[in-house]
Amino acid sequence: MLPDTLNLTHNPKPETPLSKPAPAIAATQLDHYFGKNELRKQILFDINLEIYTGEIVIMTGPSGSGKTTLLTLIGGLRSMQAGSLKILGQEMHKASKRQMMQVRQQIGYIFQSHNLLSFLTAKQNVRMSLELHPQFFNQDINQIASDILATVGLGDRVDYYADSLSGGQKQRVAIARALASRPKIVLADEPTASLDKKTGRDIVDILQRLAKEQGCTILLVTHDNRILDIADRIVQMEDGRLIQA
Ligand SMILES: Nc1ncnc2c1ncn2[C@@H]1O[C@H](COP(=O)(O)OP(=O)(O)OP(=O)(O)O)[C@@H](O)[C@H]1O
Repeated sequence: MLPDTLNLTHNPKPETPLSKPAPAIAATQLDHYFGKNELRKQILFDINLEIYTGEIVIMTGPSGSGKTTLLTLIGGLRSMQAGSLKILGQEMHKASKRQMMQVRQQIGYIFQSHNLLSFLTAKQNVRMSLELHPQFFNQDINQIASDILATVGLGDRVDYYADSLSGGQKQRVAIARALASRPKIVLADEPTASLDKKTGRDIVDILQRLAKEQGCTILLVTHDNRILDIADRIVQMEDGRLIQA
């Protein structure tokens, strides 16, 4: 009898093993510095992070630990200095302005200060983001903007000026604006700050629902412990280093 370890039968194996899909966001040994010469200070240290398509990841951590710096690098709003950062397959280190812009077009941004234009209506604010995307040139962007505003519960406010909306309503417009063009990635920095508990909850529930419907990847920075449950994964930043929770 042959020993068990000797397998002489032909056992065809797939030529290439089943591989994981490429992550939407992949940072490897990423460092970042602010300041020049003797004022140069390292802010991010050896960041390694992979976020897969459809994942909702929350990043927490003390004030000043580097969360916003990392978020703006991932968003292509700041140039990479050291390490590798691939966003939707595009290497951001040494990327050209055009390449960075192409990446930015596939990202929706939601910031604490919603950055709405107060002299435009809710619909006009959402329309503006669609006007930047060539794939919407031949589409009825008024209708698309109205539809997404209805989805975030503002169907009766589409023609209200941003100025006349409450904080929670403005934040809903900001979500509608970020998601209207169906971005592959949404980056949100403290989207519930300055909102009361219920409004904050409503905002993240809307964000979660729309993201799952659209299959987009979300990276959300927050200090708000009340919304941690929407995350598939929580990562923590401390003194410029990432600790996976
Ligand atoms: N443009 C800049 N020039 C110099 N230092 C900066 C700059 N932006 C941020 N910093 C410093 O980098 C560090 C990280 O800041 P960052 O805003 O990324 O932290 P954070 O974790 O997002 O903080 P918070 O939770 O308070 O928003 C801080 O020490 C901050 O002072």
